Amino acid sequence: MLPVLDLAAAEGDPDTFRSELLAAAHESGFFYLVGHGVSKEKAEEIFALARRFIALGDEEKNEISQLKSPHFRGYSRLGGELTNGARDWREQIDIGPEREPITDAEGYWNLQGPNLWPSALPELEPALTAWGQGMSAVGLRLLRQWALALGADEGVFDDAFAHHPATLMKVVRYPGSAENPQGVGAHKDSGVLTLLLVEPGSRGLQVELATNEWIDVPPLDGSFIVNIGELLEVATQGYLRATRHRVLAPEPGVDRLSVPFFLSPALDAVVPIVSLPEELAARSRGVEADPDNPIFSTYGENAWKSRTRAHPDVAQLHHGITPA
Ligand SMILES: O=C(O)CCC(=O)C(=O)O
Ligand SMILES: [Fe+2]
Repeated sequence: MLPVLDLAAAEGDPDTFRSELLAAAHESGFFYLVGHGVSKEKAEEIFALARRFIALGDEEKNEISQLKSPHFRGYSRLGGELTNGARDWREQIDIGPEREPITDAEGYWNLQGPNLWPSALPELEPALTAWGQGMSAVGLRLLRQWALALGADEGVFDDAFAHHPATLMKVVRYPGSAENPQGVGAHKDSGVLTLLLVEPGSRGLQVELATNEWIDVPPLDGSFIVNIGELLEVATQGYLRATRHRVLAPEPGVDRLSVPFFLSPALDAVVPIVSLPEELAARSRGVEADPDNPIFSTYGENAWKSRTRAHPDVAQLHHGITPA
């Protein structure tokens, strides 16, 4: 089982918390987080709203189809997303910061713009906006603990990560499928860190602890599943590990519901490289060099890579590009 970390303990016994945080993020890159202060009722409210959205008809969902958004926001249908060029069997809404689009934007600046919200479920916008603010606060608390644990100033990531963050949030459902086993294909997350809320009882998440060695990660009541994104791997020269993970489609008749929150910096933020104490630097693995997945240190470039690859239909329709 993955380690369980208690964020509340960071106040009482910070040294122990930080060494556990460092170990978890170095060794598996994934852990459960409890003591985060987000109530069970809030999580239940989000799942109840997610279920109401899922129950809407195709027409009501497609009112906010991602094909209508040059900014890669809104609803994508089952099979509407690719990972490693293969179809993911999940339906989802993508939500980012609510901002004005940029006129004549180039490249990754196209990611900035408004969200699409379903008129059939007006409660969704305020609830998810508040949820995102709560998740940002938890994520930033964790980042400060990492900064201290890495021997840096508490605020080392704040300049890069705290201003105009281009966070991404999803509400995702994986229906049971006998035909397509790929809920979402194996990938690393492109941002800084991910806080994943999973509906109790939902199975299917797997994490690659060593090459081709996948373990099941079931939800743990009251916890978030936290994992490192590519930018923290870059910032620490691979000391902290962005671990590949995937979701297997549940068996027919059951489904999986999840709400991932990806903490990410401003689009033009360049990730600071933390100068690590000698004993940690000696154990850094370097940033993984994968010719199929270049990692960029400017967040926007990394996000543009992953968004255009995941939604080539949107990339083609609105931007006339065919992603590599
Ligand atoms: O839905 C999940 O449990 C994981 C989703 C995920 O890994 C992702 O969207 O990046
Ligand atoms: Fe992921």
